[in-house]
Amino acid sequence: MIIVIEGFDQAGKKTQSQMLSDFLKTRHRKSVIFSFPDYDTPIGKEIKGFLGGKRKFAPQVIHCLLAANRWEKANEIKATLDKNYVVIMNRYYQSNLVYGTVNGLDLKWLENLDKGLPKENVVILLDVKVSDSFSRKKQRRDRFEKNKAFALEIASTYRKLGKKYGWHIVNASQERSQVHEQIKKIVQKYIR
Ligand SMILES: Nc1ncnc2c1ncn2[C@@H]1O[C@H](COP(=O)(O)OP(=O)(O)O)[C@@H](O)[C@H]1O
Ligand SMILES: Cc1cn([C@H]2C[C@H](O)[C@@H](COP(=O)(O)OP(=O)(O)O)O2)c(=O)[nH]c1=O
Repeated sequence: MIIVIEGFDQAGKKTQSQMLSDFLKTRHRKSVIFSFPDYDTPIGKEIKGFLGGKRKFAPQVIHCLLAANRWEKANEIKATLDKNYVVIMNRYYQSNLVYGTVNGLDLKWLENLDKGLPKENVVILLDVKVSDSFSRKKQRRDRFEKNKAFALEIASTYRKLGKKYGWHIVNASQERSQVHEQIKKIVQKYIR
């Protein structure tokens, strides 16, 4: 099964992915966390260059690259699923739908870029207040995250697409343990 953890920068995706993985262990379910972008692949290095401001790409190009980065990992994801491990995605193609539409791209066009990749069973959106995201991290924000107006648009697009696609929305401005409790409740319905 695939569990996707989504949300804006500093929402707590990494923290909650790890807490979820630890919880699954107590339920005797092994899991692997995949994080996207994966900067270690050839395409990932290009993405890193872009986010760090060293490279310029048109929106169509960078969002294709972000999808291609998942295709680079597709076989590894499938092999992990075949071993019956739970796959936890710290961002998946849902990020591309949100950031891509905010960057002016068509939703259907973006959906097509990831069509055929292993499909998720559940998406959990960590809905963090933009002010909390900024207070959790002030420096070294990437190209997509620096601008507050852009951040507010990302946050509202996350909520809008979350409703459209039926993602579970969790208030990520709560304490870590409270967020984890809510994620546990959601996930427990899906694991035996
Ligand atoms: N619920 C929370 N409340 C306050 N700080 C948090 C919470 N969850 C995570 N953090 C802190 O915020 C920062 C970003 O968390 P992280 O899990 O790396 O987020 P993301 O992967 O979404 O960018 C880290 O310093 C982390 O320790
Ligand atoms: C995975 C993914 C990320 N993004 C964006 C969201 C972030 O602003 C940026 C980088 O992701 P981010 O999770 O912030 O990476 P890191 O934690 O390593 O800094 O890329 C997309 O636009 N589409 C995608 O498919």
